[in-house]
Amino acid sequence: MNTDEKNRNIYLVGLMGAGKTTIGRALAKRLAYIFVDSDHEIAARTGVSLPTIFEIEGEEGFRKREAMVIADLASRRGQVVATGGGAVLRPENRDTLSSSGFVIYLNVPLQTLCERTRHDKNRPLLQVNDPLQKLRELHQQRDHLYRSIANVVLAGSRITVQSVLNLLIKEGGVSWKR
Ligand SMILES: Nc1ncnc2c1ncn2[C@@H]1O[C@H](COP(=O)(O)OP(=O)(O)O)[C@@H](O)[C@H]1O
Ligand SMILES: O=C(O)C1=C[C@@H](OP(=O)(O)O)[C@@H](O)[C@H](O)C1
Ligand SMILES: [Mg+2]
Repeated sequence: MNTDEKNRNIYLVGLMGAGKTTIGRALAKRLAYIFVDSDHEIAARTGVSLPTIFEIEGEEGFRKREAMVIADLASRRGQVVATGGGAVLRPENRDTLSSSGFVIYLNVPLQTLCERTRHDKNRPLLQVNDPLQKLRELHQQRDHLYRSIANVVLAGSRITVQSVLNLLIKEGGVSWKR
């Protein structure tokens, strides 16, 4: 990774419940980077919750908003960005993410994802009879997309901020001189 690339953004990708928001916020604090969550940004711009956007505009409407937010965020630097789990679905988002920063794929076992998201009503795609089966399908559809843009893949049910930091330093994904 050359010098120009060094203080670009750090993006977290992966399925719902992988810890993108939680790890991203803590990571930004440790690095003194700005933290942005693309879902929070969409909610802030629209003034309504994600379930309401899904209800009114459908998933397609949400994906359009998500693409606009990702394009805007990518034009700035020095941020840790927690993306939504489906951000990788659009090819233009994949191009934007991989060309504007260092991408970390948090690959967490499906059973863990299911346990972590079980009581949360804010994820419209998981409000189904069998959320584990839904997560299985999403993993099948998306795993290769996450991998296609990931600079590093972290796997397991016990990913910590420290393990992400260690990997970032090892792989040259972060510059201490900002
Ligand atoms: N590394 C982790 N270890 C244990 N629990 C976690 C971890 N990361 C996230 N969680 C928990 O899992 C839930 C979902 O995390 P979240 O950060 O919202 O995931 P995502 O943004 O990837 O959907 C939260 O309740 C959070 O506290
Ligand atoms: O995987 C997905 O398609 C989605 C993931 C969610 O974000 P998290 O991955 O942060 O839960 C949110 O963007 C929306 O509910 C759709
Ligand atoms: Mg999140």
